Amino acid sequence: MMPPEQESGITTPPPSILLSNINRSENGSVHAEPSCSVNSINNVNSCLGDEKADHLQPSPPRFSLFRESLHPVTLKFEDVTYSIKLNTNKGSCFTSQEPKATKAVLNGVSGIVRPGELLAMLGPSGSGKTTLLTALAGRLRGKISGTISYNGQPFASCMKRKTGFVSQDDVLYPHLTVLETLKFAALLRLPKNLTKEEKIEQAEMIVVELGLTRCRNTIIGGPLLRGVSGGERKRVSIGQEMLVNPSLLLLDEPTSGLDSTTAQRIIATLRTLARGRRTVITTIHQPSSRLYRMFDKVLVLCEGYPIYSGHAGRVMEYFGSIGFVPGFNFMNPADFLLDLANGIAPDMTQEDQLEFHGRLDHHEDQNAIKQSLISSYKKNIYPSLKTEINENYKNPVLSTSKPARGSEKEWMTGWWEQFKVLLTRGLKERKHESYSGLKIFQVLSVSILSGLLWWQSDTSHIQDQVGLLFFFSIFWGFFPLFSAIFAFPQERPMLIKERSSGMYRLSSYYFARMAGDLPMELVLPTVFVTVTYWMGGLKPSLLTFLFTLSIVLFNVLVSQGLGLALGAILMDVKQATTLSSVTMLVFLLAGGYYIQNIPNFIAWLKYVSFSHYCYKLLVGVQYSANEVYECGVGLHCKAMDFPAIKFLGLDNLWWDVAALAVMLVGYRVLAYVALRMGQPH
Ligand SMILES: Nc1ncnc2c1ncn2[C@@H]1O[C@H](COP(=O)(O)OP(=O)(O)OP(=O)(O)O)[C@@H](O)[C@H]1O
Repeated sequence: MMPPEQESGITTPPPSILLSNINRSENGSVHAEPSCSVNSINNVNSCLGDEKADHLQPSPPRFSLFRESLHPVTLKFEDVTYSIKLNTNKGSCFTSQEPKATKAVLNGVSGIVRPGELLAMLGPSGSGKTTLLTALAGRLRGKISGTISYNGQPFASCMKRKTGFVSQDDVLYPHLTVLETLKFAALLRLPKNLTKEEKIEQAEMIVVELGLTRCRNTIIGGPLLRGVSGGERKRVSIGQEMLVNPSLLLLDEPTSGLDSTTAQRIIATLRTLARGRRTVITTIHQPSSRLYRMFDKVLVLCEGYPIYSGHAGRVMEYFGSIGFVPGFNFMNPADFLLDLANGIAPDMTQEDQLEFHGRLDHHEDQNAIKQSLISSYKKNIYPSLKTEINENYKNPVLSTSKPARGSEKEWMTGWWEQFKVLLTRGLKERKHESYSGLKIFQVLSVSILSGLLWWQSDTSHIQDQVGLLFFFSIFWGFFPLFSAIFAFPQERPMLIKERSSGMYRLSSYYFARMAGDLPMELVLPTVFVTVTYWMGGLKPSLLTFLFTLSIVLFNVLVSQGLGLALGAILMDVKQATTLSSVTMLVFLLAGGYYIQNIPNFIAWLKYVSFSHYCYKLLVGVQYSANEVYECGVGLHCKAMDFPAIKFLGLDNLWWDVAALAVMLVGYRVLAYVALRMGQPH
């Protein structure tokens, strides 16, 4: 057989470009070693299956960046079936009592892919390719029946880090550059016994190997932000997976939207990756015949049913044997297969096909063809495939077992390292958002305007002063709340992707996110309070000012916590915004400023309002017990007797501090729990 490069006519990196799992030996030299082994033969993980022998081989003497996969994985799947419950009542206020309809997305799909092979999944849109790919990557939620085994074992947590998964939509941070994206991935995904410099070096090598040198310092970009091209973005996604030298690489339509040359380059790279003893599976929509020739195996799906699963080169022979022969010479096998999967007879001429597509009554003919192909598969392909799948493995394992969760020992990097990298990455990615001129303008303009409105108000206008303090509590309740609700819903795709690859702990991500948001969350209210406090003529005492500032910052943190919790629970910005506005409106009304005679049955509302506690504390530090105000011409009354203040009851302010502290911790714990419950595994 010709080497792949010669066959495809394309020069691609040699198989050896691919990174291996890397560890440092005791004498300090760096060498490749299996990631699942926990560095001991005795600890060989069950997921290695028939790789045990591989472990027993001595590690290479020196680290070589360019080497083959050390853990070949044979992927076998048999009779994979998956159904979804259709949610027909979505958006309706009333739920129907009728049982939910189910839709079969996959129906008895089988196949086998060995190390060194590149399998392409073909089929019309909606035929179930993505669903099958996700199931094979161990990421499909719900009940899958059938068998999926990796070297004879079910999907386990160590398999997570041996699997690379490139989704159809590239989930990347838009403001990071190509190099930064790969660098952060390397810092999180490569083992802790490599130094930071060595990890960065790996990322730089990937940049070179994937031909991204020209755009290494260009930002990734997004829908409204110009960045690298679609092909370059796809290569960055592939590069992120290549960093860990996956034994199993799955890609969902890596060539969609790309020109044919770029598409060919990507498929050629995948084939080269496969030749490095990797198992590579890709879905693809419309491959050209040049691309098709690079596949070793194909799996053709038709409405979730397989109609072919086997060697790519034998497709025409097989379909010819069951009576489907192309109507004209030199037909692209992929076009031929897609026509068949759509129920279009291949023996038609192009003119016939045009006429066929124009007719409305062709559905029955199409269904008959599809049924015939499905039954031919069951009769001719399935029996031998089943025998092949069950060879060597006497006890295939049910794939429906829950994937095991990563244990402490299995993380590539320590908690603190993960926290530091995630914090740095978050600060880089969100600096445009956090330090946005618009946000600064918004806060500055409101602070100056309120300073002017309350300009040097004194105790003779105590009602106005109290109003300013209430405004502090409400403005700094709304603002952080509405900023925080976006945090988790926006980051969800990235979190799912990275956590599915076992990149970091949820707690390190969570604390990094909290810490990253802090500077700007605290700087803006500090500026606001400083400007408005002194312009508004509040008590000219540094201590009172510092107390006021601390209370506002405390309130900001509580409000931010509530926003994070609502975002994490609902994971939907629209719903979270609606709920937040209702909540803040309730807090505004029940806060104790607007209404003082609230009926008893609803008066409890103020106790759940953090704005109420904040307002009470602000008033409490502003007016001391012997403070007086001008209550009439030449008359002075005690501030504590002013109705709005008296009503608040400022006897024991420590209770209010305690209530805020409970909320501060409680909302954040709630956000974490909600986030943890929403995690895939
Ligand atoms: N969670 C879901 N809810 C509703 N329908 C779903 C869900 N998951 C899959 N489906 C349906 O299952 C079928 C298969 O979807 P899948 O995305 O696997 O197809 P595909 O072959 O990858 O399509 P495409 O090539 O267009 O990406 C589709 O009809 C899709 O609408």
